[in-house]
Amino acid sequence: MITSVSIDKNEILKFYKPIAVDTHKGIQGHALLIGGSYGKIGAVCLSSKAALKTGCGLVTVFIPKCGYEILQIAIPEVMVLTDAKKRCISNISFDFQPNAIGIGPGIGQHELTQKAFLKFLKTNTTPLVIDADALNILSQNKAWFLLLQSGSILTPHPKELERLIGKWTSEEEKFEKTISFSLQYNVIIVMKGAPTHIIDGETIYKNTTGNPALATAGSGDVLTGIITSLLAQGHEPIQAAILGVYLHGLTADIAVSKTGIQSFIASDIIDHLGEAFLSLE
Ligand SMILES: NC(=O)C1=CN([C@@H]2O[C@H](COP(=O)(O)OP(=O)(O)OC[C@H]3O[C@@H](n4cnc5c(N)ncnc54)[C@H](O)[C@@H]3O)[C@@H](O)[C@H]2O)[C@@H](O)CC1
Ligand SMILES: Nc1ncnc2c1ncn2[C@@H]1O[C@H](COP(=O)(O)OP(=O)(O)O)[C@@H](O)[C@H]1O
Ligand SMILES: [Mg+2]
Repeated sequence: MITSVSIDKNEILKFYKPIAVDTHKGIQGHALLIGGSYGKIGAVCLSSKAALKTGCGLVTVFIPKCGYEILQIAIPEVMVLTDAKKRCISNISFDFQPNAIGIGPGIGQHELTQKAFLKFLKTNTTPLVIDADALNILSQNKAWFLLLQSGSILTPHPKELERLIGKWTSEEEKFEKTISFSLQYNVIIVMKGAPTHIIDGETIYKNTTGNPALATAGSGDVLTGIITSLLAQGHEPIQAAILGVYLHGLTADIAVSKTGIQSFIASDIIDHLGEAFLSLE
């Protein structure tokens, strides 16, 4: 039976917990963001900065070599691991245990990256957020759906969703197909849009924050960082998805009276995360 839930402040406060006074960076969650390719390193800059500003203690990125200095200079708080290749990711390896991984922003769809992603999917057991070109790679290799670890969070925009589940002819059919996908592979699907809906099996969560200011490059890359950070901090996947989508939209609602719709950019989401969190205290 389908259940519908509206994501508002009351719903968030059912599980939202402020940060403990005696916490430290070692127990505050370590997020790993994997992505970037030549010309799209900015996507990982946005995701990783958003992850830090959402409260996890440590953030590491895994990027192609060409992004090393860009990342280190743009966000000195983030640690950087690089692939052997300059322009794209060809083999994902890291020597620590992250608490959550976000993969896809700016990663591209190079054949070598596709192989690296397959190898990663076969071995990964860490809670996972899959976005952007990682979703597009999955859509090109539908047999890999079976490798999706249960509880993974997929964050498609409408075009990425269509590539994953096929075309729909009505809103009703879109929801039916997305619910079937969620049930079949036991994954959470964040159907990004205006508004965003989160599908967890037969439960549909409808977000109540956000506005057209979010229709700007990198806005989804930021969301991936936010959700990955919340997962790394120990939230259940569905809570990370709900809280992440809510906070992401709230930043735009808070900022828009200052920036206007037109001048709001993805970095403004990151800059207003603090005020969004404060509104929950
Ligand atoms: N600064 C950067 O490095 C940026 C990198 N990006 C990366 O660029 C890669 C390509 O992502 P894109 O999403 O741009 O390209 P895609 O080709 O995946 O999606 C773009 C297509 O989807 C359609 N679309 C998008 N949102 C839609 C909506 N709400 N309703 C209907 N159609 C919609 C567009 O009209 C277009 O046809 C990704 O890896 C992404 O992470 C982008 O996020 C932009 C910023
Ligand atoms: N008109 C809108 N109203 C509310 N939210 C929007 C609107 N347009 C876009 N968004 C949000 O902005 C984000 C866009 O994500 P995405 O398309 O992946 O961007 P990118 O790939 O450039 O980072 C999603 O979270 C989406 O819900
Ligand atoms: Mg995107």
